Amino acid sequence: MANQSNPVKKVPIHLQSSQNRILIKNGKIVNADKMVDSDVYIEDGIIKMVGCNLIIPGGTRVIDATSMLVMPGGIDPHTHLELEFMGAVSVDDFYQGTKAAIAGGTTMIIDFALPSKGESLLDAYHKWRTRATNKVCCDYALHIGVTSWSDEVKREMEELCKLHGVNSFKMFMAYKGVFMVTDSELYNSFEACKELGAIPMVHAENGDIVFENSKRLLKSGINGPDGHALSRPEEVEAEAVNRACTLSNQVGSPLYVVHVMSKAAAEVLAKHRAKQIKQNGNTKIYGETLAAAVGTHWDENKLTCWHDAAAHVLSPPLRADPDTPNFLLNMLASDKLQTTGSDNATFNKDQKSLGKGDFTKIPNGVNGVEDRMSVIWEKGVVSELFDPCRFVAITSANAAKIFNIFPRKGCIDVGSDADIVVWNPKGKRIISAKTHHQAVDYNIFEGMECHGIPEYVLVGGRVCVDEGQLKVVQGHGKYVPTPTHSEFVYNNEKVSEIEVIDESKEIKALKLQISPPSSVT
Ligand SMILES: C[C@@H](CNC(N)=O)C(=O)O
Ligand SMILES: [Zn+2]
Ligand SMILES: [Zn+2]
Ligand SMILES: [Zn+2]
Repeated sequence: MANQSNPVKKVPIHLQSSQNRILIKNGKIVNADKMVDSDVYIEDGIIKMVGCNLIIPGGTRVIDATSMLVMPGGIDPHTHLELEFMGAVSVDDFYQGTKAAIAGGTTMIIDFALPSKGESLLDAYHKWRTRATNKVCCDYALHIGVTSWSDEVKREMEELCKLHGVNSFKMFMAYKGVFMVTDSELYNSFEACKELGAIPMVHAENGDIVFENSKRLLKSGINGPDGHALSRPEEVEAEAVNRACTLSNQVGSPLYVVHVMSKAAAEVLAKHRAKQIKQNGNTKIYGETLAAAVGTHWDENKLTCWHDAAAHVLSPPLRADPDTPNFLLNMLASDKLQTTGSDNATFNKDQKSLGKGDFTKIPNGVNGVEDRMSVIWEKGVVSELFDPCRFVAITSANAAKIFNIFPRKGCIDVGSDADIVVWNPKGKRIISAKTHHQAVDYNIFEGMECHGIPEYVLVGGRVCVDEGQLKVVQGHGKYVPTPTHSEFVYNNEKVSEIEVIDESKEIKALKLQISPPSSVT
């Protein structure tokens, strides 16, 4: 404790470590809504000033961002680090997965705590928290899986929302016997989400059709990785998207469809969004696609050996239609899809080999957490399908808005976290498993030349990519609670409810003024 004899020694401000005071100068700030030439001053992990000719304290580190873009760090709303699934554990853990994320310009992930059928949601939540704590290099949040239904599940959902900063729950319409739930269970979980102000998310494939198709394919002797996509063609995904949208519309809940992988599914989702907009002037249905779906497709000519093909197995599958990537990119450009994730669930060759002779046993999942930003920049901005502002919206801001952490995250503005990527549009790199920072021994974007690379990445104000050099700190990341009742998602509903209540109050007040109570009939 300080006292007269030994007053608290404050390090003079100009001698304090400059690590926590940074000025990013001469860059172009890109937010989802606009771009502006301006400087950014950061102190203690928070953006303190945005503007030109800023007066800053001595000892501030200056990063020259001339001819570079200063953007919100990517938010990957869909990862599976250290996931036990189909007899294997995904090899990118919370350390290496977040290290790779930062290397690619992503500064926050939202992972999925998936209870096995009948397991407590709270136990799953605590298990994931334990795995992530002290390992993550960047901030993270959690979606929780609902893999069965009961009053206890509903009670746990409420506790997770009210006490543990969860606002999103994923229900699976596929993986029969593992994660899959029935339509009534979907209906009940959507209703619970609506009551809690939470976001229901779905894996949309018809799991019964997949199950029966797989049996038939295996019986006919088709057991290689190509059988995976044959068991779940586009209409099997589109049917489930239609069913999920109908259920959410009936319940009156929001809906977030994860990993939309096909033209057919994207069209169905867009149709339901348009119908809600026509009816209510707005929609609460959101669609996500993946870096994998816009960066590549199921190309028999390239998938020459069993391993190459098995490495591309995820669900819903990559589609054989070569127009799929561009179609989905245009859906992103026109706001028919809102976010992009990686769905990073990585399994090495020996793990994928669990499915040799039976494609239903190939652990599902691909990489993407490191390369998502570059792939979407290359396929969307460099190919001029959308501008840098839209890039920020679909890689960061929209996910922050939907999961209610905007503008703390997903924004370059005073008061926002200093999760920032200084993007060099002239930079170039070739994606390869030989050079990536992920643990997995395969990269589905192998050989892709990407224009646009992260020159600097600040994570909570700490420079973790410095002139292209990776300098992450294990345990630097924190758990970010995601509050319920996201304005972006629920505000229309709330506004209309408030209007109705206020209106009735106003009308009553007016009536009382006009005619004193005795004559009110
Ligand atoms: C469980 C996880 C596995 N990854 C995948 N999409 O194949 C998912 O379905 O999202
Ligand atoms: Zn899924
Ligand atoms: Zn091979
Ligand atoms: Zn997933």
